[in-house]
Amino acid sequence: MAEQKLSGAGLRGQSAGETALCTVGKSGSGLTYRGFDIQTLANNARFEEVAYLLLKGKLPNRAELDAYVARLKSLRGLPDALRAVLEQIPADAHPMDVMRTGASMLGNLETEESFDAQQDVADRFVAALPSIIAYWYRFSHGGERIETQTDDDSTGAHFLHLLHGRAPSRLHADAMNVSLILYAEHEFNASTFTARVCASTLSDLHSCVTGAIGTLRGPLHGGANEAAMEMIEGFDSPDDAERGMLEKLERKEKIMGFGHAIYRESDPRNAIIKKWAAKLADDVGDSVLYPVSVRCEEVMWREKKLFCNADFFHASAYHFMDIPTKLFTPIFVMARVTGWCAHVFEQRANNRIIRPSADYTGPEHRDWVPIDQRD
Ligand SMILES: CC(=O)SCCNC(=O)CCNC(=O)[C@H](O)C(C)(C)COP(=O)(O)OP(=O)(O)OC[C@H]1O[C@@H](n2cnc3c(N)ncnc32)[C@H](O)[C@@H]1OP(=O)(O)O
Ligand SMILES: O=C([O-])CC(=O)C(=O)O
Repeated sequence: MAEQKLSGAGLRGQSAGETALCTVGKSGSGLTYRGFDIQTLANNARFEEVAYLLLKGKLPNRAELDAYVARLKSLRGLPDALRAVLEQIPADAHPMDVMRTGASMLGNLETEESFDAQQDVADRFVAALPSIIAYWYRFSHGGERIETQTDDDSTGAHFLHLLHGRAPSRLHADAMNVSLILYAEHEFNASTFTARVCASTLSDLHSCVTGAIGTLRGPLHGGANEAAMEMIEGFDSPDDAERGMLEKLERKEKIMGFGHAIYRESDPRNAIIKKWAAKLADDVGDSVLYPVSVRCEEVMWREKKLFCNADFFHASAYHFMDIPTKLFTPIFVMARVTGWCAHVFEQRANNRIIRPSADYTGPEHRDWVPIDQRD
């Protein structure tokens, strides 16, 4: 058989399949979901509309969206057994581990018995993941057993409501709406590819999502927004940030929140979330964190031609909404679960098990040495 030799560490630049969900670095501002430009979606859509678009294949009309929002609202409650599990997880656990356990436990309680149920399982994930993380957070940090069934009209407002114990301001609800849209989908990124590999074995949707959560957790992927926050809050002025960044570059450290595997000059999500971070900075009267972030962006571009990815200005934006840093990546999960599930549906609809080959670099044939004769 003729061998097709591909190169590129990390499978970079190699097509690993087809998708009708998303383009990255190709047309429009550089990111499209089912043909709609990210800028258009961020300006006009509700996150639930985008979820519908990704999961059900078309934009909903008014009646369909109303019914979908009502359905998601009705799915926000958590079963007793899941709450009991969440109560066992210590306060110092990483919230991404809580998300992973929550997704997996849901799979024990509400197992996907047939692929015919996949839309229901996906809707349940979209509705329940914010409840899972907020329930654990409020119980482990304050001993409160909160009611997760709220009447908020949006997923973002619902999450902020549960987290802070009060309905969010319009500004915060709108910022969260945009954030969830920006994070919803991104073609064959590492976590989505994990979900597709899992789906290709004909596994269940809970397993696909649980694996994807574990992949998103790392600082080279979703975890970068938390790492970026830890870095910027260590600087007390733009000049301090400039000094600190130059030192990090001198030490050849990776700076989280910068660079991208596909985009070469900018991440279209950055300009959008940066504007929201500026609005939120204004709202809280910030005069440090936002200017520090802007200086970091300038230094990285000037010194390395590296640009902010979606994660960098999300850090300050979330901070201004009083969201604890360790909950940043779980918010990414609440959004990306729509993309993950849509990719699983796509994989299932045209499946072949994903099983690439490897270039062997180990020893040639060796003779067996009985155990007593070994060095
Ligand atoms: C929502 C998201 O998941 S977006 C990604 C979030 N991740 C981060 O922000 C982590 C920081 N960034 C990175 O580690 C990388 O840019 C990644 C993982 C996103 C992409 O990795 P790659 O595709 O391997 O990056 P790429 O090939 O463009 O790197 C080119 C060079 O720039 C360097 N570089 C890339 N990003 C950074 C960075 N953030 N800081 C310092 N140097 C960097 C690389 O080390 C590489 O240098 P080398 O050739 O000397 O090894
Ligand atoms: O596409 C990637 O490699 C990472 C990314 O930006 C995302 O998943 O949103």
